[in-house]
Amino acid sequence: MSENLWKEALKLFAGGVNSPVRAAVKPYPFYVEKAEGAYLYTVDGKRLIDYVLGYGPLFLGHRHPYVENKIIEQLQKGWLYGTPSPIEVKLAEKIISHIPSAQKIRFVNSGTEATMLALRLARGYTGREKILKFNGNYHGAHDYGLVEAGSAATEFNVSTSNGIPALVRNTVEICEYNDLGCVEKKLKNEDIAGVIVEPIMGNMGLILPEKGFLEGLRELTRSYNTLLIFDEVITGFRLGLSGAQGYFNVIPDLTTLGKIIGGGLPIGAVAGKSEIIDLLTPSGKVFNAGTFNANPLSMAAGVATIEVLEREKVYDTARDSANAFSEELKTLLEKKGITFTLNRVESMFQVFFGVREVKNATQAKQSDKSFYFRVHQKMLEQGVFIPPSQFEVIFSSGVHNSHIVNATLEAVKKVITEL
Ligand SMILES: Cc1ncc(COP(=O)(O)O)c(C=O)c1O
Ligand SMILES: N[C@H](C=O)CCC(=O)O
Repeated sequence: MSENLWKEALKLFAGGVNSPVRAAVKPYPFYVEKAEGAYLYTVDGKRLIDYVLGYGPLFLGHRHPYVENKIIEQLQKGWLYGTPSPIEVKLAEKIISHIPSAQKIRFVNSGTEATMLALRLARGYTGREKILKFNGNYHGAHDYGLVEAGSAATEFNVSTSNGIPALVRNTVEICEYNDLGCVEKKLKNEDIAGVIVEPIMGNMGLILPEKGFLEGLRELTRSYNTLLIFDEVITGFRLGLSGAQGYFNVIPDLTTLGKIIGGGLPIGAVAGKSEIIDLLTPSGKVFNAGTFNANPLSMAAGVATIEVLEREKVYDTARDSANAFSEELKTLLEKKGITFTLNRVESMFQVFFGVREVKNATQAKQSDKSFYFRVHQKMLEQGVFIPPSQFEVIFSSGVHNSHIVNATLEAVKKVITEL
C-alpha cells in the first residue's frame, strides 16, 4: 500500500521522492501500479482521472495503442546502439517540418539538458556571457535555470537554489514576465547572449503573454543582436503542431523541446537556425554529448506521437475537455462567491484563488495556494488528480472524452459545494 511504500521511500530518497513536486501530495503520495488512457490505478485499488499526465508529456493519454506498439516494435530491434539510427532521422524530419524556427536539431534526454545547451549555444554564438530569464519561468534543474525559478523550486521556497556559484548566479538577469520595459533596460545596459522565455508560463500555474509581449521580445532581441530562445518543453506540440511560435506567429532563434516529443519517454531537444546548431560538436566548438542522446525508444515514441497528432483530432478533444472543465469550475466558483481567476489556453489551464488577475509570478505567489491545495485534495477524494501544487498546470489530453469530462464535472460540483 502507498503508506507502507512511503515509509520505505523516506529511508531511500531525499524527501521520499525523486522529483520534489511528487511529495506535495499529502499526507503522502499515492503510488501508481499502472495507467491506461485517462486513468491512473493506484496500489491502493483506486482509479483516478489524470489531469497531470506526467506533467505534460502524455498528450495522448497513457498507453496509447499506436505509440505502445511502435515502442514494442523498436524494443524488439534493440533499444540502444551507440550509433545513429534511422528513427532519429525520422523524428528530426517530423519536428523540423512543424516547428517554424527549426532548421536543425540536437536531441538530448531532458528539457533541463535542452535549455542548458541552448544557453551554451547562445553564449558560443554571441561571445557574450549573460542570459536573461523571467521570474517564475522554469527551465529545468541546472544552475542557470534555478535562479528565480518556478514549479517545485517555488513550491518548496527555493526559487533560487542553494549551491549555485555566485559567478554563475551573477550571469543571470531577471525580469518580470510581460515587462518589456525591464527587458529593454537589461539589453541596453548588459551584454546579454540570450533571452530565454516560456512563451506561455506553465510553471507558476498558467500565465499568458500579454498582447505584444512576445513580439516585443523578438524585436528587442533582434535590435541588440541577442538570441531569443523559446522554451517550448511544455507548449511544443501541445498548443498545436507548430507550438507556441506558430500559435503566436513569433519565431525565435532557438527552441527547446521535451515532454510530448518523447511520447512519455525521456527526451529533450534544441532546434533552431542551422548556423547556430552547427556550432555544436563535432561541426563546431560548443560541446554537447550524451550516452542516450537520440535513443531509439524515445525516438520511436516521439515519431508515433506526432503521427497520431497529425492524423487524429487530439487538439480538438483536449481543448474541448479543458474548456468544459474550466468553464464549469468558473460557473460554480462564481455562484459560490469565491474570489478567483482562471487562465486557460487550449488544453491547459490553472485556477488561482483570492486574486482577480495573475499576469506574472509575483501575482501568482500572492494567490491563496492553501485554498488551491484544498481543492486538489477534495478533487482527489472524488477520484480526480489535478496537480498538488498551485505552480503547475492542469493538462487535458486526446483521451479526455465526454464520458471522462462528465465524471470530472460531477466531481467538481461535489467539491465546490463542499468548499
Ligand atoms: C518549460 C520547461 N522547461 C524545462 C523543463 C525541464 O524539463 P525536464 O523535467 O524534462 O528536465 C520543464 C519541466 O520540467 C519545463 O516545464
Ligand atoms: N513543472 C515540472 C515540469 O513541467 C514538473 C515536473 C517535475 O519537475 O517533476
